[in-house]
Amino acid sequence: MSGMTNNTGQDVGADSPVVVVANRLPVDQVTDPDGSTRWQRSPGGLVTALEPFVAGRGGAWVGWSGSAGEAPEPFESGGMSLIPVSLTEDEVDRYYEGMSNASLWPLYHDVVEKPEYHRAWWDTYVQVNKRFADRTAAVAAENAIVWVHDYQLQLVPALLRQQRPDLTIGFFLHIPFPPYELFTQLPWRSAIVEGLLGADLVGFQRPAAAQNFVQLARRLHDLPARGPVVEYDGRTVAARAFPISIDVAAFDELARSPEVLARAKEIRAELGDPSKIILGVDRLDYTKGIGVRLEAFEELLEDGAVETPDTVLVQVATPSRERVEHYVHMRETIEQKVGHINGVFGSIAGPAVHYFNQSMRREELAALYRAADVMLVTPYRDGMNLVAKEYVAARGDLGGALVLSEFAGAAAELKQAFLVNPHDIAGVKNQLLRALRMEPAEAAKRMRAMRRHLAKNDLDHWAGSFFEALRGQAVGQPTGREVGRSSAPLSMNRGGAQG
Ligand SMILES: O=P(O)(O)OC[C@H]1O[C@@H](O)[C@H](O)[C@@H](O)[C@@H]1O
Repeated sequence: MSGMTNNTGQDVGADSPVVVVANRLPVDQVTDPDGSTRWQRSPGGLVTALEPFVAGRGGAWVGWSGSAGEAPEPFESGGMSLIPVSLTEDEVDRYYEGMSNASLWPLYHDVVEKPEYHRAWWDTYVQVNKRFADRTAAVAAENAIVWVHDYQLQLVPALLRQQRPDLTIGFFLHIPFPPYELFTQLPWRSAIVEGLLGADLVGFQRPAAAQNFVQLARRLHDLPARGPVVEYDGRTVAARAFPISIDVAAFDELARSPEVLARAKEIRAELGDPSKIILGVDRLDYTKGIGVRLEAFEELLEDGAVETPDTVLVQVATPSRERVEHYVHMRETIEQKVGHINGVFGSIAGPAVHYFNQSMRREELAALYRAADVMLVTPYRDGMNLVAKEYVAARGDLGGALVLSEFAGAAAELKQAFLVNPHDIAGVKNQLLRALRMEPAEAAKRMRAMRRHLAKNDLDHWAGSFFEALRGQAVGQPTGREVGRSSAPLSMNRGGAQG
């Protein structure tokens, strides 16, 4: 376990007892006005969740810096050793934009858009997964715990186990996992399942996803399974649900701060003091159903059920994966629709839809949540949807109402939301109207129940219960893991027919 020596001769990350492996590092490179660059902690929840388990224990995080070209030297940040993995322009094209985001992403999200399958993308996916596994093998201490994340790195568990049978390996999929009938479209389906079977514990957002995985292992590989546990290569692999959450207390506190409350008031005034504000906050992604809510809002305006400027819609659509064709196309469609609605229903006083294709600071988002009367979350399919949880966490005043797609993982927990089927526009309109017209006492009752659930099921609970289950699963596995070393050959380089 040699670690990674940087150019100052330090052995960064050597013998790390805990290693997180994710496509992205927990930091972003930012350029200051004077042209100098520095690393800044990423805003994402994953960093918040995992930092306490990695930092302070001499832990490491293996990930991509977000730009193509040579990887920066390993460095220390926030008490963690960060081990950057390089990606060439071609690899960004084929592994990240291609295989991850134009094949796996749409396939795992119910083929909302048609996935594309290209052998060259797959070959690069294998190559990059090997690189992540090699980096991890080099920094993990003997018997370390390694936690691999998400669809970009599904081969890493098996590749890592081949090199390092001593490790305890967990994997968590942040997005949905499709049923047998959809998954088996994938020409490399066997290799992906084998990749995941390299882990001791495979975590999903929902129990149904874990069941899909066990069923695939049984039907594709003819493996024996007892409930959620699959027997493979002399080991047992458990598949279970661990619904991810947010730092509820921190978000609640932020949303109660005098600055955020003042800003919420200001936002209302700047919007022209409408009596109702409807809000959407999403990454600009075709899975999020942004078009559905624009459609529903437009029809309600046409029907005269709501009127501008009395009711306005604010839609924040954070730029994402802008070089992937599906995303370019959907952005054009959404922006055309916003333009059309505003052309017909806007006035000199202001537009009907306030649309922002930009990222917003956490403070500004908290103020928007606080100002919004109705939060509209309408994905066609979503692993969890943390925006819905942020909205609930922000409403310590027990105000506001949540309209939530039943196809978001969050719907299994936030049962007091107004649940909708995003494919049913009439139903979305109906629920949106109900939410807009709800009595404050009823709103408070629903919000209180959802907040009670979240208070117990926060981010810390998620990460803590995964680590606990992972340690538990490792006990009783063959010691030394010699079995895994001679692992059955992986079908990663095999073509479609065998898969
Ligand atoms: O990393 P990207 O492509 O910008 O997307 C943002 C995130 O989107 C999430 O939904 C994925 O589960 C993450 O893995 C991903 O990091």
